[in-house]
Amino acid sequence: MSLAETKAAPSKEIRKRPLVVMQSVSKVFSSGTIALSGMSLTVESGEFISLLGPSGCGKSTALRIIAGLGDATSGKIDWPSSRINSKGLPEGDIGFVFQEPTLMPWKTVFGNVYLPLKLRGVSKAEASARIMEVLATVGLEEFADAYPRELSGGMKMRVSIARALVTNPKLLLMDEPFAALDEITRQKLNDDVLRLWKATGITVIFVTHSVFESAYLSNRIVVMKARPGRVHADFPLTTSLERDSHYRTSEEYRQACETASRSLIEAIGGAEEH
Ligand SMILES: Nc1ncnc2c1ncn2[C@@H]1O[C@H](COP(=O)(O)OP(=O)(O)OP(=O)(O)O)[C@@H](O)[C@H]1O
Repeated sequence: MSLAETKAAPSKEIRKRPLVVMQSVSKVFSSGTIALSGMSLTVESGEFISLLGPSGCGKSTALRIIAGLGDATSGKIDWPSSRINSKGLPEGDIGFVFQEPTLMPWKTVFGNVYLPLKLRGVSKAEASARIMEVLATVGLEEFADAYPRELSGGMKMRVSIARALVTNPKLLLMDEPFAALDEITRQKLNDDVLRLWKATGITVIFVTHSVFESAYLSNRIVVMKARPGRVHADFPLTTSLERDSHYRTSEEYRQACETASRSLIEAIGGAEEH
């Protein structure tokens, strides 16, 4: 397995099927909170989607339902281009990165990244090359024997990303992964995620509160609205520029931030009318 594995490009006549389709998904918690109401979203392979929205609009709930970590009250999730396993999830796995790195403090970096493979019954010896490969892609190959307490916040988050990628998933779900990090570390990790996305062709759904982060990273922004959680706007973000430090100071980036910001303000304004 290689992170840089590329799939043969489909012929132009064959219409690519979406990776995941949320069809009118609603979620009502036992407390009565309507976290999501009729959310529909079609995710194409290779997209980098940001779910942007105010606190409580159901971003995490949507991500958790896609990952099979929670059930929808109604509606359904389809995986049109994947074989489905007995849990109703696509074969080939989904990588999930939480807001906290959620590492086991008693395990080394290597041991933490090994966990998803261990759970699949892969021996340490068999897993070793893959673990070192994925650690290299996040710049941590020198830290395989370190313990989480020896790492900075950004490094811990890189371990968490490596753990999510070790099974070579088609879909990477990231729930506000960099919200707790300082701005410089956050920018570095944004660049790392973009590099991984480009190198692997993986599909990413990235939850964030940050207009700037969503405008920097994504090629599509889905803005959500609260009470009840639903899609407010869904627009592509295309640029001919490389997303790097020059992009951050470009007019295109400024315009992308303005578009996302205006949409978010509308979404919040709409929520406040209730
Ligand atoms: N397990 C739960 N039980 C009851 N209510 C819940 C539960 N999880 C989330 N909620 C409620 O559902 C709504 C949506 O929550 P969710 O965490 O999905 O929003 P969010 O957009 O990710 O928010 P944030 O950006 O603050 O993380 C909120 O009102 C929240 O309080």
